[in-house]
Amino acid sequence: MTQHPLIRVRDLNVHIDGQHILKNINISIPDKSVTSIIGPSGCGKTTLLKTFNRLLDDTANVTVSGSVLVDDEDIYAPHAEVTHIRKKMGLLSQRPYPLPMSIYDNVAYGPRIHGIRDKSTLDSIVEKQLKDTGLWDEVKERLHGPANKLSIGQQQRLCLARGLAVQPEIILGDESTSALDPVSTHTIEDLFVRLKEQYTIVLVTHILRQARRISDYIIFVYMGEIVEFGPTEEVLLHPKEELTRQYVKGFIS
Ligand SMILES: Nc1ncnc2c1ncn2[C@@H]1O[C@H](COP(=O)(O)OP(=O)(O)OP(=O)(O)O)[C@@H](O)[C@H]1O
Repeated sequence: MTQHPLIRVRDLNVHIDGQHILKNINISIPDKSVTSIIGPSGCGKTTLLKTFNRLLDDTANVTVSGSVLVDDEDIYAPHAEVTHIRKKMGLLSQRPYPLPMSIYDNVAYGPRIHGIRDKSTLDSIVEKQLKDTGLWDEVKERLHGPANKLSIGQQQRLCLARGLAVQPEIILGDESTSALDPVSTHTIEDLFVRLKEQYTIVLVTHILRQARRISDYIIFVYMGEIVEFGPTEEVLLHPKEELTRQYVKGFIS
């Protein structure tokens, strides 16, 4: 059963430096599920992900037309507030970027910015998020030690905990396991599967096995257009479109 769409993209077009990068994108991304964006290198996966939290605002020579509705609010409307939009989303990039401070302060950073000062409230937020990301037992004895001393896999989970601490609705991941070893990759994948009960998760991945393992839905993008969107089994095992079939079989990369 298709779940209620949380992100609805309507007639979205993106031009960068005069090039038509995303073409007439129309899609509804279901709530409380994992949706993976797949497609060949340079097809526009990351650009599409960036339109969901207005990260393209920081790119030069970009024009975006159309609408992206999150919770029925058009995030590209003239009065839309970027800070309010981004508060709804946690972003996990390819490599972890912990802030140059302690493990505790990384997780408490967002809540503090949003005005939480009470120590016991912050303590319980930090503990909850570190437990939710499976880090608590590994770091509880060194919460006030520097975050950059953690392994890369732990740092990535810490970045996820930092994002979750401001209670987003959506988690965006851009090839967020590409810098990780296989064990850390599995840990993050398991986390996504567990977290989808509470969050809507949209991931860019070029690893089809990963997309198959953890996604409920797949978006296949080719040269800036959505070729196919549907439940994972349908798109990967019984694609409707010849282009998808060729990509899944590895004939296009
Ligand atoms: N800031 C930018 N300036 C100029 N061109 C850009 C910029 N960002 C993206 N592009 C172009 O937009 C197209 C899509 O890029 P994008 O990063 O979205 O693709 P992708 O599918 O995520 O690729 P990959 O899998 O290789 O990361 C590419 O042709 C890229 O060169």
